[in-house]
Amino acid sequence: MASRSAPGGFIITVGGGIAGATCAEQLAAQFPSKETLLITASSVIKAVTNLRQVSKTLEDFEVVERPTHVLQERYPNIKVIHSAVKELDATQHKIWTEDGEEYNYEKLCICAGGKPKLIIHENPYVLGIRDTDSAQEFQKRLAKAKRITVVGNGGIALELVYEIEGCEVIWAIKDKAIGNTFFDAGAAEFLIPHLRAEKPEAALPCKRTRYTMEERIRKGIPEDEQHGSALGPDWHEGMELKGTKEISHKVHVEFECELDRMYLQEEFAVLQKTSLAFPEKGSVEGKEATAEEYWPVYIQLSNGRIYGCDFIVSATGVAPNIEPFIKSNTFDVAEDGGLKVDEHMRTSQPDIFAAGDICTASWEPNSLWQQMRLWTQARQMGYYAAKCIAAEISGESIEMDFCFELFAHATKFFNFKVVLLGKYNGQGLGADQELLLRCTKGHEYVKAVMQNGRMMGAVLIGETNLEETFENLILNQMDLSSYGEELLNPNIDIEDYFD
Ligand SMILES: Cc1cc2nc3c(=O)[nH]c(=O)nc-3n(C[C@H](O)[C@H](O)[C@H](O)COP(=O)(O)OP(=O)(O)OC[C@H]3O[C@@H](n4cnc5c(N)ncnc54)[C@H](O)[C@@H]3O)c2cc1C
Ligand SMILES: NC(=O)C1=CN([C@@H]2O[C@H](COP(=O)(O)OP(=O)(O)OC[C@H]3O[C@@H](n4cnc5c(N)ncnc54)[C@H](OP(=O)(O)O)[C@@H]3O)[C@@H](O)[C@H]2O)C=CC1
Repeated sequence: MASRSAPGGFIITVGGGIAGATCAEQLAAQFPSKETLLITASSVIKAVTNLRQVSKTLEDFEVVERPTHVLQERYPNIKVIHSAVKELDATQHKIWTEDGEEYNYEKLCICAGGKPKLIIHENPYVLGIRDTDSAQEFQKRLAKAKRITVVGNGGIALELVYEIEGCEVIWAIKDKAIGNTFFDAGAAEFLIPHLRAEKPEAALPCKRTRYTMEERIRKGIPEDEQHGSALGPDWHEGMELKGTKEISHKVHVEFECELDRMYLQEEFAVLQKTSLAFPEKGSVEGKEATAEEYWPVYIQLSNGRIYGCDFIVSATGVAPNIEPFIKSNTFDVAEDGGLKVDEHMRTSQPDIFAAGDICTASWEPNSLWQQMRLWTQARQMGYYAAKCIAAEISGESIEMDFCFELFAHATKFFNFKVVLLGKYNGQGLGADQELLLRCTKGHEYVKAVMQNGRMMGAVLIGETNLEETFENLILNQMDLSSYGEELLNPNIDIEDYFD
């Protein structure tokens, strides 16, 4: 085993995803005369480009995957090591990589992201989508499929059920309405007709974060890459998500249920149970499948219904990649499996920081912010962690970054622009919250969450142009009681009113 040490130790970032790359770049800029190491299991590194502050808290940026040399040309003091960290000794301030190297560190920032939290592990019929490889595997399997099951009701499921064509989709969700991680029942009601309608020929232009993988780089990714970085916005663009059938959208939602059992074809054959045919449009339940229908796997839902399918996509959240780091150390780990970090992105171990999907924000957050494992937050945390590391080294104090004042996320679902602000679903606000709603079918859905006359959060679907005004109203906590429902009156130009 080789040992690489620097006097006093290196400044090391682990992970070449958006959190790690942003942290390493920022550290390199803060310490131009010091070599900083970026150790990553992925063959390419994410980079944020064209960052634009759309409003105080909403950001627009593009993410590209770049080969290492581009980062090193830009920041000659960053040395990239392509290997996975396999162990950490927090007492000795040392880490070991899969390629047998040992490194000592002065400060370490762990940005190793997460992996899909699968409902059934290590089963060839259950896929998760996280990185380029898993997305390509999914695409390959879909191309041969007639019917798949999607389990989960968050971001990935919402994107998949809308994008997939040429394949029947059974979508099994625990909730009464679609998209529980982003929407309440009203917003879900607004969106659901678009799930069933034909897709527009061309996607509507929509301002949001973009993601590109340059073709020449994509080709350079080795087949055996095990820990790729998470995909992100528009990952499916340019990727044909099409099954074998000559159909557009065909999605059947099974509400309020979970996956109870999965049977392989041969197991199912001896059970003498019957599966259901794909339910016709508008009907809740399918008829019994015909005797000729055979499927590689069968799923039994907690509502008793059984469907056959080619495979299952488990879009059921993210499990932080903490194993190599906790093996020999006692970190404070949160209930969701993330490394707990305080308001300076410090873990419970000295000189070790964490950012992005791997960490769980464990400070007392501002009343209008919450953590979600999103691209924007990975970038913000990576940037802020680097600032905190620099402040600690130079003995300065640092204030919490403004981006943690208000939760803000801009994305796109079902080809609609979606902006979520603050406590957009009334998270933790208690019973005295009130909702103001404005909805024009097929056009826009506007929801303001109010408490004691103050706006606490908002959901804006469609081209509402209200994001900046609402952001201001939420941030300045102005008493809006006197406006009542007029606040959302479409005939009042609220932007002019409050600007
Ligand atoms: C399909 C999909 C769609 C998404 N869409 C959106 C979206 O539209 N909007 C949005 O805001 N967010 C989206 N997200 C979430 C977003 O992509 C993530 O929150 C974000 O990329 C997390 O960044 P990260 O740097 O923390 O982790 P990752 O991107 O997972 O990066 C982790 C890095 O650590 C490396 N690594 C892992 N283990 C080790 C180890 N032991 N040693 C060394 N290196 C290691 C990996 O190789 C990788 O480079 C999506 C996620 C997925 C999976
Ligand atoms: N446009 C965007 O902003 C997008 C963002 N993403 C992000 O990428 C990450 C991964 O996405 P995704 O996997 O969809 O994760 P999410 O956390 O968004 O959603 C997971 C979903 O799975 C449900 N779930 C969890 N366990 C089970 C189970 N055992 N059985 C049935 N359902 C279950 C959850 O329900 P419950 O909440 O009740 O636990 C939730 O509905 C997330 O951080 C997500 O925010 C992904 C795609 C698009």
